[in-house]
Amino acid sequence: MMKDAIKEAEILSQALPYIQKYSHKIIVVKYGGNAMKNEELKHNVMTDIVLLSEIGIKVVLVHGGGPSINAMLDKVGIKPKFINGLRYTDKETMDVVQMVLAGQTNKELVSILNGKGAKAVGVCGSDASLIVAKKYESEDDLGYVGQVDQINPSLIYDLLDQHYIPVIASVGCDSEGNAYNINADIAASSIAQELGAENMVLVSDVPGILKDPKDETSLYSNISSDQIDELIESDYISGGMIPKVNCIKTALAGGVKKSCIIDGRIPHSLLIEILSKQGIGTLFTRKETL
Ligand SMILES: Nc1ncnc2c1ncn2[C@@H]1O[C@H](COP(=O)(O)OP(=O)(O)O)[C@@H](O)[C@H]1O
Ligand SMILES: CC(=O)N[C@@H](CCC(=O)OP(=O)(O)O)C(=O)O
Repeated sequence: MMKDAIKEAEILSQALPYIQKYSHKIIVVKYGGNAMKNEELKHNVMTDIVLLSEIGIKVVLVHGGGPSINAMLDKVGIKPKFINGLRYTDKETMDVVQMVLAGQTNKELVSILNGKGAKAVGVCGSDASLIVAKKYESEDDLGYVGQVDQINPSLIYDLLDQHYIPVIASVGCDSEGNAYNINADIAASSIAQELGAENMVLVSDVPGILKDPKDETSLYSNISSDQIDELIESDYISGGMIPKVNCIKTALAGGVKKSCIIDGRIPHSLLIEILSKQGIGTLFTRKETL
């Protein structure tokens, strides 16, 4: 009995250097829709976020919700279409995206966090012009898919100063009030750069970057920024992993200290990444820091 208690206390005390490292620092956590499918794990991820926030880490939560958008589109008879991991978004789809991300998903995460004793505030990029968006520039016309034109972070700083956890849905709008659908990884990356985040953690439903996506043991533990281009050009990155890796590259180039992709299906993967020596998933670092 006493032995167990000592072991637990030892584990807690081993977290001390990491608590000191991250205390008062900003961490951007991007929580993807694929890792939200299981209710129990969703609660675990939210518990970890509350814990990190309670020990003085400034956690900014940016969330996706692709599978929930698909489910709602299915209900209204719209077939989802993706081009290079981004959803083709016509006007009707945009209405659904805004409803699901800024409404359903955002408010659900906020209420889970608050139910665990946190003070979470849900916003989307349109609130206080946090994310000023413009039409996404690409060869293919993606409709109302947006790219980030500007981040106005003052709302986030105000919330963090008051010990609130900002929970951000990746919908932004332009100065004329047109709403845009922004991939949540891209939104997280822009926000992390603007805030100079210590770490940008992408919580997904895979162990990290896999050399063979069918083999969960083929994990890359470390990737340095100079290897990312090669990775993007390789055949084994597809679908939602394409914007993810691109936005990690931009984040590191834009001043974010490090970034990682972790598996939201593993209980407390967020705590393992932030508060332990071994870390988890695929860690991306700037070349000079490796
Ligand atoms: N090399 C790879 N390693 C791991 N996952 C990959 C790889 N290539 C493609 N993927 C896919 O990327 C998905 C994660 O991206 P995405 O669907 O956008 O998730 P999220 O909702 O977490 O943002 C995984 O579920 C996996 O199917
Ligand atoms: C342009 C674009 O693709 N937007 C995404 C926004 C949500 C998202 O990114 O959700 P995940 O993190 O769960 O993938 C979409 O419509 O699905």
